[in-house]
Amino acid sequence: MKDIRILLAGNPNVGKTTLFNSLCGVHQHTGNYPGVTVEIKEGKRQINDHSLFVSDLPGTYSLSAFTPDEQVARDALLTSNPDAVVQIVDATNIERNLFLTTQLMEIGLPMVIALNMSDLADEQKITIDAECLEKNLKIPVVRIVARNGEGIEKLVDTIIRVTEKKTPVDYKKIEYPHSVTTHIAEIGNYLSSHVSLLGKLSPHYAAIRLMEGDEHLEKMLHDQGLVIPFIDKCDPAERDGIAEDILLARYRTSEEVTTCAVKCSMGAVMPADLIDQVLTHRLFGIPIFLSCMWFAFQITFSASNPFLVGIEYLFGIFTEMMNGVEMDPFIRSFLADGVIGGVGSVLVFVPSIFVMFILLSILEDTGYLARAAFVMDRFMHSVGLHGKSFIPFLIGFGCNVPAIMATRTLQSKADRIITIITIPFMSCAARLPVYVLFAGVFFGAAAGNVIFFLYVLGIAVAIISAMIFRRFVFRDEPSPFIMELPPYRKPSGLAAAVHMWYKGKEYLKRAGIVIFGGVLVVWALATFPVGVEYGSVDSLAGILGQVFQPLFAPLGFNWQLVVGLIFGFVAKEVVVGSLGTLYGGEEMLESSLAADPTLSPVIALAYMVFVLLYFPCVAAFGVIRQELGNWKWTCIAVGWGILVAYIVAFITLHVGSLFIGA
Ligand SMILES: Nc1nc2c(ncn2[C@@H]2O[C@H](COP(=O)(O)OP(=O)(O)OP(=O)(O)O)[C@@H](O)[C@H]2O)c(=O)[nH]1
Ligand SMILES: [Mg+2]
Repeated sequence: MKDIRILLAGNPNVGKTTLFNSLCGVHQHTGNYPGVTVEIKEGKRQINDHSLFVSDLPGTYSLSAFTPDEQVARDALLTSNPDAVVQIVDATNIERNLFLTTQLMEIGLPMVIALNMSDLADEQKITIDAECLEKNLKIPVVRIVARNGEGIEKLVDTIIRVTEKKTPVDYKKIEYPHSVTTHIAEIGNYLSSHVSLLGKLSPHYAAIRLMEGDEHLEKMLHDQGLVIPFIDKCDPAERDGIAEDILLARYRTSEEVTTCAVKCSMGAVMPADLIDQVLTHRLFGIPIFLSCMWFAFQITFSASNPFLVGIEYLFGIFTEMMNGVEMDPFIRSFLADGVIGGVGSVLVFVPSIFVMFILLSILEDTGYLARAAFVMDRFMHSVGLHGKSFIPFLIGFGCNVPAIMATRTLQSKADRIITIITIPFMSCAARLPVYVLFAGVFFGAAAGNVIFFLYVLGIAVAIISAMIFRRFVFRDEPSPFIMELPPYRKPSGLAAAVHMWYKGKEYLKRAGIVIFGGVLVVWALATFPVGVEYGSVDSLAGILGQVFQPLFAPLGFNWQLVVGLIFGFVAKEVVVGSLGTLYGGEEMLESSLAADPTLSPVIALAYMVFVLLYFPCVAAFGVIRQELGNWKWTCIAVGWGILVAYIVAFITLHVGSLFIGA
């Protein structure tokens, strides 16, 4: 049995994670835009007597690493000493991808190139002579289509073969100008007597990195008291010139190799440019995007309706069956109010969440998302946000947790902090049940519009918050927007379905554990002390709600709503779950809410607004703390959310009552 550790490296959006999923039989998130993966994911595949340990890295254009996610990739490549590096190369864009190859080759690790997206290259009539590529670079090249698994077996065989080779690697040399080569040799020689300080880097490669301007390595060597020949003597202008020479040599190499290996027949002009002109139009871009989102929410609300009715029907049957069975009233109350009432009221919204995930996944896979980011950039800049923040925001509609992590693609610290503080205003899928319930009960046919309004409100609050923070805290300008527009790709129905299923399953798992636990606690609080009427003001839940209710009296919330908010800190799904428990069961929930004299459409609206803005959930809180790295900003982020929620809900109540009556 032999263990083999490999790293999957490559430019962003070339299909690394798709290959990873197919190699390891897992389902990590993929999407057609750069920066989907921001931290290393580990997986394993067993092949006969080999265990292949695979790490999927964030995408990177070079090893110079400007953003936190690129740094993660660079550090893994330079310090983790894997048995092989597999570079995934996008066959439709070889020259740019080979630039990274010229850097990876010099690290000196065994390498394999996986020529991915070969199906698209064929479609675009790009013919690649893999043999010529292989001969030229002296690196094995395997043609694959990660999305359907084509060529993966051959790739695995090749990986095993290169790791078993005993001879040192001997790749194509990059032809630097003579002056550069002499300095590299001089520095390399000097560093050979200090190899212990270089970690896993060879002296020759360390010399190249220093010449390219690796400040991190330079500082580390200086900290050890080393005086580096040439580097320490030359002036910044000269160093910039050398770094540029190295860059040019790399570009020349990638161009040369591409010219020899790639034949493009001039196929029909892709309509992509034309489509882009419309979708990213100065005037129409934003309305097109908003209409897309509006349709998405209408579909989410209406498409899930038949399922909703079905699930409600099933729960109705359960309740009836239970009514026919003799049992202890205590257990009956537990099953009827706690389990069916609480968990059931959350489960009925699962279809909406499934539909929402499938729409988001289709948007991600077509490449439209990156266009939307581009369209929004000018606007985002004007309000003090970075165009790239837009993608974390959109991911936030699914779940805030990965969205907060996705801010790692932002280069500037200020941009990251502002984005992290504002992401929780993006309404995640777990908040949807609250809207579907309240909008359905209090706004009837206008429910879809109310939900759309809430999502837009979340975005508006995020924008205003960003403006405030940019104006008063971080005065610098957001850094400029650089993001590659991915090509349009046909979304794979299967991939979208798989994505939906896994996301939905995660939600169900949470429903099973967190929500069930939360609902159980609410049921107990509503039942005890023994002898009180279930869910009445005398129960523990009633007492708890009443203690905090005065705080929310200006917002018009009754004590049941307040209990929902308290439990909503754990997870938003628990809000509806606990209301279901308190209002006497899932079947009763809607009619009880409608009949409750302490509630009205405008209070319901204020409540939805509060739920949208106040606090994401404990899981998101944990990630905010992790990504911001300190308590001060974490507390500011959370405190800001609660303050804003209170103010906006208050305004909603008072302004709303002018329009829709109190
Ligand atoms: N047609 C086609 N599409 C592919 C193939 N491999 C991946 N894709 C699609 O390309 C997009 C990007 O795939 P990912 O696996 O997320 O790319 P990545 O390299 O991990 O991207 P980052 O994590 O952002 O660096 C997704 O929409 C995939 O469905 C392929 O072989 N053929
Ligand atoms: Mg990825």
